[in-house]
Amino acid sequence: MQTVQSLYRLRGLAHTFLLCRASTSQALGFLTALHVSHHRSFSNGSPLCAKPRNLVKGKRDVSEKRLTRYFVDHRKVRVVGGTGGNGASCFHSEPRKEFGGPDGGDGGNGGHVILKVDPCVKSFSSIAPVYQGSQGEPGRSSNCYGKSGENLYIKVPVGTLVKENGITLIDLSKTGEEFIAAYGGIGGKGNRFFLSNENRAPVTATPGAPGEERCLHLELKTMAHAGLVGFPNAGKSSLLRLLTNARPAVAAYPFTTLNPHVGVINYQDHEQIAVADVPGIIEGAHQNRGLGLSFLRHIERCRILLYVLDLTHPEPWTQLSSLQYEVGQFDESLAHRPHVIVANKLDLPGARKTLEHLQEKVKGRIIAVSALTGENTEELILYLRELCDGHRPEGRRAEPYMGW
Ligand SMILES: Nc1nc2c(ncn2[C@@H]2O[C@H](COP(=O)(O)OP(=O)(O)OP(=O)(O)O)[C@@H](O)[C@H]2O)c(=O)[nH]1
Ligand SMILES: [Mg+2]
Repeated sequence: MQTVQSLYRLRGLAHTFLLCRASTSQALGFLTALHVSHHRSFSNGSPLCAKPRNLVKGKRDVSEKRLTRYFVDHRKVRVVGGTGGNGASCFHSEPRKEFGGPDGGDGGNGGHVILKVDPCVKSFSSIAPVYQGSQGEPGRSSNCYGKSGENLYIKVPVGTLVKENGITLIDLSKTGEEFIAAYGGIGGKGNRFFLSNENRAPVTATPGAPGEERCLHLELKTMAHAGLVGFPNAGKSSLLRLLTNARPAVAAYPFTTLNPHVGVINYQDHEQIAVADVPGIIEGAHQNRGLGLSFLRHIERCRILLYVLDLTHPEPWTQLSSLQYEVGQFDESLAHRPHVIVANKLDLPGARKTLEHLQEKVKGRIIAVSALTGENTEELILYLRELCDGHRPEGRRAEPYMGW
């Protein structure tokens, strides 16, 4: 009987894992998360996540292939404001009122084309190449003014840079922020407008002005507080999965991650730290080796960098200097950002020995973790908060992350 019961229990467990679509390593991560959250419930007053991570239901793994198809972080767009409506030229006509005078109304103004930040929009994939604002209606007789064209809103993600001829016009970094990309044309004047003592019967009416036309370049720079930088396979995505509710793909081959992923660490005092995972960097990336360095623009705004090193590598300190060199080639200021070294894969044999060597060779804070077992991730979470608090304008709380 007991055997039957335990068989049922096992089948239940297997079913749960199937539902979670977990592979063996994910299953281990799942168990680890259970362990971590259990541990956390005892860490009284700890600022760690209130919500157990890795157990977010209904959030599926992101298919990198699909994401690559839909993730567009550059877009050229032509925006044309709506043309103003023409002014009308007509005269009042009524029985027994022969010379009623001019009564042509003005045309309505053309609609603007406006860029608006929407946190639900993740990339420029749904942005069309051309946007034309709606036209203003023409003026009519009896001094009727034409209706102005409706404004056309283009939804863009948080962190959109709008450039024109290489010059940045605006950085749309706040939810709901708006930018008038192209003004609509002014409506034409009706002949009533030209009535004067000198000219009691003007026939002149002006046409509506054409809308402004611009060719803009939209560029997306992901908004996050901390960025994960490392060689391929170092375990950046595994770390992001463990620390946050993001679900980037994890696999044992290099360049699994092809697009930026952002996850959020929720602290018990409602502080949030957004962490961005980007593709791996290899030596010579500045010469376009591997996936190049252009994706680093997604961590350009990060206040803190997390250099993720692989402790199974015989000399992880060389990995670190290569990473810092490559990052510096992309942007000198990025190389001098506050950072922490995350030595990953502590659970693997020989990792502790390599860690000792790493500690001897490298100055600065090194936090050794295992993204697979969750070992020591608490220290990383707390230190990340410390760093974030230390690099924030005095007395200011972190702005809540609005980019998901
Ligand atoms: N044993 C062990 N394996 C790990 C650990 N962290 C990651 N891995 C494994 O290392 C492999 C690569 O992990 P990823 O998280 O995809 O690495 P990545 O840095 O995101 O790689 P790219 O996306 O290719 O740049 C996967 O097979 C993980 O299961 C760890 O702490 N311990
Ligand atoms: Mg990855």
